[in-house]
Amino acid sequence: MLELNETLEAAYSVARQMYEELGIDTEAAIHQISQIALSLHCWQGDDISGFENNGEDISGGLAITGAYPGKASCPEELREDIEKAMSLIPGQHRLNLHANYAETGNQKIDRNDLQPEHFQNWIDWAKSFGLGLDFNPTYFAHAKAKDGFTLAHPDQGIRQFWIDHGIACRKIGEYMGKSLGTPCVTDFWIPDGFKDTPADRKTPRLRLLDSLDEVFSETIDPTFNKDAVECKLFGIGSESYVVGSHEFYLGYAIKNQKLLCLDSGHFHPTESISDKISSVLLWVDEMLLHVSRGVRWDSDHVVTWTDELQAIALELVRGNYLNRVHLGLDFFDASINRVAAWVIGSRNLLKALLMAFLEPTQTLRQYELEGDYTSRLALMEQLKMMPLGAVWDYYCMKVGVPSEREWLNEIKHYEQDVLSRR
Ligand SMILES: C[C@H](O)[C@H](O)[C@@H](O)C(=O)CO
Ligand SMILES: [Mn+2]
Repeated sequence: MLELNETLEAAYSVARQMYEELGIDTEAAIHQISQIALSLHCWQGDDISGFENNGEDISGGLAITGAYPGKASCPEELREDIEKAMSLIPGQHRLNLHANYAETGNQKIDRNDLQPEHFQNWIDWAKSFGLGLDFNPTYFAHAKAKDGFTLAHPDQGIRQFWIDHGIACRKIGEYMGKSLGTPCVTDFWIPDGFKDTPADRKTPRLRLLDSLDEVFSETIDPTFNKDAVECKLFGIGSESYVVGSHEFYLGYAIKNQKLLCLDSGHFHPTESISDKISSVLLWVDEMLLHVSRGVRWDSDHVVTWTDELQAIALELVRGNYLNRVHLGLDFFDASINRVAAWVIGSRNLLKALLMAFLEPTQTLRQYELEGDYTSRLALMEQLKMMPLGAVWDYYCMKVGVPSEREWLNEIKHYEQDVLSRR
């Protein structure tokens, strides 16, 4: 009987030959995938609870379902879980933090007063693992966001509070970028919108425009901090109108050369963000993706091996966009082991990118150019049966990360030894 590693090597050797016949170098693809850094969202680990303990519901139209035991309830536990997840995901990745994960000790610091020092523990921890950090102001789960409006709020005082939060967060992002030597992407998503048909669609958008201009009025060196703006079609409680729609932010990002963030769950269910990338990148230098999976709505299910996931990866690789697109994950499932959720979603995105690196794109393009759509379709279908899994497992083995059939055992042990004791 072969040892597991011998089986993986043997399978890889066959896979390598099969890809070689299509003109694809699997070693080159493995090198390419090893260079990809995903930004893991901290909020999968604790259902976006954060550490403010302000007693506020999540709000903002976000909903978390499930009560799987073992949820992280302090920064130390969350970091421990992230370390575990990262040990099961091949490659060197990043962490995406929300502002409500500040550590303010015994002090009550409101969001408009947050300072870089409130994230020093995260920064020190990230440094010790060689991780980059990304950041998000938190425009929900707060008394001043209860009525569903923040930066577009009709009340000037409330608006100012949220403007100050945005300003504070950009400075925190800048500090993170400086401290860690890699730019921090600070993503602005706000929930503002109406449940029912508005009488005035215009004024809230004018207010949002003014607020954003104030938030972004200070120039920050993009070596340290890059601003992203995230659009959305609807949320729970903002079904009829979202101030920060796609058109709003597309225009804003182009005019102000901000990163546009496209979240897979933020469009009509039949609309796909994979088709938007090549258009958006004609007009802005960089983008942020929130790779997620909506089931019938923006439900933020764990990313699985869907057609859309594969289409996103293919677009990024075919268009040579990976140096212009930041890859974030955005899902939160409290009905399954939360660490496993990170691992499943992240590994799927990486697998999809590996699949894209293993595509004979030039051949497909040539068929297309010649009008030979039959050959294009036939090859696309043939590729679906190629031994991608063997290349993936071999890559995992090479970098010392458990293969597909092994990683879940690690999670089960972790659940028994750590999560179940919380
Ligand atoms: C928690 C995140 O900021 C949030 O998911 C946001 O990115 C979003 O997608 C809201 O629907
Ligand atoms: Mn998102």
